[in-house]
Amino acid sequence: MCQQPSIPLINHNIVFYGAGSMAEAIVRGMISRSVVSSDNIIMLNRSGSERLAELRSRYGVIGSNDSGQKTEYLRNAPVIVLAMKPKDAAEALRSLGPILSANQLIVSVIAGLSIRTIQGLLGTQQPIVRTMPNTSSSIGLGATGISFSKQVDENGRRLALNIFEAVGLTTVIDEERMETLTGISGSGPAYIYYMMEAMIAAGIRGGLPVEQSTELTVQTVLGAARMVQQTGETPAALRKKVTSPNGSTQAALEVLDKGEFFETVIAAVNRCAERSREMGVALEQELK
Ligand SMILES: NC(=O)C1=CN([C@@H]2O[C@H](COP(=O)(O)OP(=O)(O)OC[C@H]3O[C@@H](n4cnc5c(N)ncnc54)[C@H](O)[C@@H]3O)[C@@H](O)[C@H]2O)C=CC1
Ligand SMILES: O=C(O)[C@@H]1CCC=N1
Repeated sequence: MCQQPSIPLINHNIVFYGAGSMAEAIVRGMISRSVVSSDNIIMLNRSGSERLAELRSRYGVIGSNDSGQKTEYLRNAPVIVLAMKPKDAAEALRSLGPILSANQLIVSVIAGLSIRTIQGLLGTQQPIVRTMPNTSSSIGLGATGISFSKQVDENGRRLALNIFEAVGLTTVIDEERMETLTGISGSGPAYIYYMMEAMIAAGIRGGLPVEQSTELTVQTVLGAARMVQQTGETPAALRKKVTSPNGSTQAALEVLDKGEFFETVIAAVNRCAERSREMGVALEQELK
């Protein structure tokens, strides 16, 4: 794994095909860290002129939903980031394949969609980078898993790594582990937010004003993550240091254990991975 090394400037046009939350998170992260100039970023959406106007004014990027212009941008882009929902991917890839040339690099952030299915739907042996980022990329604290098809050369690898290193931590993994990674870091922010929602609600129910309860919860989560990162101690060791024998923390953890907290989190991660696989299988059916 590597975290934010010295960052080179990316001089290529990057087309984001699908201009939703994940595309915006990556673009925001790249632009705020000045790794790419905003006029090298082209964001294409199926519809939604307002959405594109918003992205243009926020980041100075080029945005288009005109079908003729879209085709031109896609035909000429050295890098195309597939960032639509899985349900929209098959149709988009089928029409993308015929306009691509051999060395255009396809980077997918789409959950469940395998390299094999992407190539099958495109109908080409395109170099493919399959990734699973997360929305924390927008503040440079993303965690992205990356797998390469055998057609990706050293320049393609470097370019894809540059994009995601610019917005956080990257790790190259075997494609078969991508679903497990999705269960941990792709969807993981949502579990942490859910835990935070519950802690904030508990504070409010206990009489704290919403602002105070929120501030305390945020700092607690931030501090706990930083403690693991900076002390090098395991979460289990750090947990033990908070937990006095027969004290208040122990009482709280016993309640979590009664709700099978540990196994429930593992079951949630497993179900996420399984759901990603199901989405992948549904997309694979589109090849038939
Ligand atoms: N939101 C997240 O936390 C993460 C999402 N992902 C993946 O990112 C992808 C996008 O997710 P979100 O950004 O959350 O969805 P979103 O719904 O916010 O954005 C998708 C965008 O794609 C556009 N689109 C659909 N078909 C299109 C087409 N043919 N041409 C151009 N634009 C098209 C839609 O209009 C929409 O604006 C998904 O495949 C998801 O699996 C991956 C990691 C994390
Ligand atoms: O919920 C989803 O399907 C996407 C994939 C990872 C995070 N969001």
